Amino acid sequence: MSSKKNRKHKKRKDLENLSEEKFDKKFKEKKNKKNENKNENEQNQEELDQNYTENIFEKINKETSQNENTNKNQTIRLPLWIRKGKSITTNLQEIDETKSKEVFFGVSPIIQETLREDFGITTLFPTQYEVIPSIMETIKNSHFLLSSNDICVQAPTGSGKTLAYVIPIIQSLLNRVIVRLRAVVLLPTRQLVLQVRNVFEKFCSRCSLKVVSSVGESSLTQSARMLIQNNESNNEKENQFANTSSKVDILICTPGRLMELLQNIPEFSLEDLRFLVIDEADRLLTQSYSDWLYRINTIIKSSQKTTSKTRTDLISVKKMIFTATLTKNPEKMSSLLLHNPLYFFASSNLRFKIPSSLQQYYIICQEEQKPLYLYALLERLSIQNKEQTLCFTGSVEATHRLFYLVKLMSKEKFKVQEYSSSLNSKKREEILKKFHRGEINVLVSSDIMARGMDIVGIQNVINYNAPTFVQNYIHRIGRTARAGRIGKTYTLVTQDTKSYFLRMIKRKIVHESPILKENINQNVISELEVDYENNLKKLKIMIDQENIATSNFSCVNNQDILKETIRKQLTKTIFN
Ligand SMILES: Nc1ncnc2c1ncn2[C@@H]1O[C@H](COP(=O)(O)OP(=O)(O)OP(=O)(O)O)[C@@H](O)[C@H]1O
Repeated sequence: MSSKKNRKHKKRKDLENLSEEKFDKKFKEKKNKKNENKNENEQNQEELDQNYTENIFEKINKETSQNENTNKNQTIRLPLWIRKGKSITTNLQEIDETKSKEVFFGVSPIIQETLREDFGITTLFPTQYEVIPSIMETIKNSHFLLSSNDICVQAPTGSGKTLAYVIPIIQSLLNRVIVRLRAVVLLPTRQLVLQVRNVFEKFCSRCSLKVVSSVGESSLTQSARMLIQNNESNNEKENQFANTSSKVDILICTPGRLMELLQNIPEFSLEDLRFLVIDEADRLLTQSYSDWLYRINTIIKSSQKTTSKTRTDLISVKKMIFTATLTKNPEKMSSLLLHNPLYFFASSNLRFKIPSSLQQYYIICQEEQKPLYLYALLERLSIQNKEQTLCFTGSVEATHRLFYLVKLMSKEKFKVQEYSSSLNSKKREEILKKFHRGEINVLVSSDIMARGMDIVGIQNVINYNAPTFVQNYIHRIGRTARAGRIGKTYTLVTQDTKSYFLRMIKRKIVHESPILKENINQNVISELEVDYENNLKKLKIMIDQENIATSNFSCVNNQDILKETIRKQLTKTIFN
């Protein structure tokens, strides 16, 4: 065994041997360390995965050219299911109306009604009409060991992946008689959990299915109360046989919360589980404590062993993986523990697809003039075009500084807000609602908004700093041009970073239209310069005051409230 394999084997053994208590402790420690630096590490890991696969392909290409008789397909070490995957179109102008109608009218009238009335949907997207029938077919076969399949879907951002799993889950549970926890959907963040729960709720409100979400901020006891019913009786004798039952059919949560429920709530069980959806799968697999999937798999199998009578029941949990940027690292893929997977993809090679309605631009400027160029661009987009813009920065601190600066410069000509993990979740939700309603024109954000967030009105995404990793770029720009809408993305680069960025984009993304250079009028920049210098000075004062105020009150318990109060106070004094 190679030393790398040895290490992995040892790690897995160590994990298996960890006592529950130690596991809990380790799990919680890791959880507490959640911050944006971790996200960066995870993105590093995603990039390593991509490079790893590219190296494999480079090696394969070399081997192939050295030996002309070698059969190319045989040398590729990617699993067969990937090579045999089904291609789906990403161009939403190329919808096959017949197929779309066939699938739309093939689902229950309740689902059709919800799609029409709550979502305004009468035509399904390619990802949906290709994937939904296959899931329905494999559900029928779930009890036949050989013909049961897991599902793995890689399709661009905004291509409707959520409904591609929500519809078949609702369809197959509609006629259930007893409430049991039959579907679990895992997502990486609280905001995404709530977003997907809202989608499920629209269907469940028209039928008797029950859906709940559980995230780290609600207490475990609270979650347990929502999930489990204690069927106690007044009769003491009967109470000896009192049992518990599920109050819900579908649970949406983060993997961390699922592990906590499994470990701390003895009545919580996955023995009736039929669907396990892992959305934003590549992101979840790069999380610091990525062995959660292995552990959940073991728990599902053992809880089913105790209840199932036949061996075939053991594989009846259908795993469904959804992502816009699937890793092709074979090791990572095997950690998904998929059973006979059916693979759907938008692009068969190592390059990723982006929405075809998205136009990409880059702007060259000097590092120290970036805020000026950004502001000039924002003025054009927000004041002249009256469009909504999401602007990504590289960190929480940068988000905060840039927000203050843009706010100072805008002088209320347009509404700007910041969005990062430094704000508490209530505040974040409030901001999202305002952005949804169009009450905020510009949202300056850290990468916390980069994945999965579905906000209809965003016309532009700006990368204030060019992302180093292509996956990060794809998810960020995927917040616009969703569901076939037009969107534009602008990336600020310097002469030094330009070639790395363009090379990365050209090598790793399939382009339907080229990335174009955008110019900002030099006169506009010159006119802004004096005001910019003054505002930089104000910004420095603000940040210094904020730091002093925060450190003076470091003993205050609730730092969230403190920060909020300081910010409000400062904003009042500086901006009014
Ligand atoms: N058939 C359809 N017709 C019109 N709009 C649709 C259709 N299906 C989904 N949508 C809308 O498209 C938007 C994007 O869908 P969704 O969030 O599922 O994308 P996604 O592929 O999961 O993207 P990401 O990879 O960024 O998470 C949503 O607002 C959704 O309501």
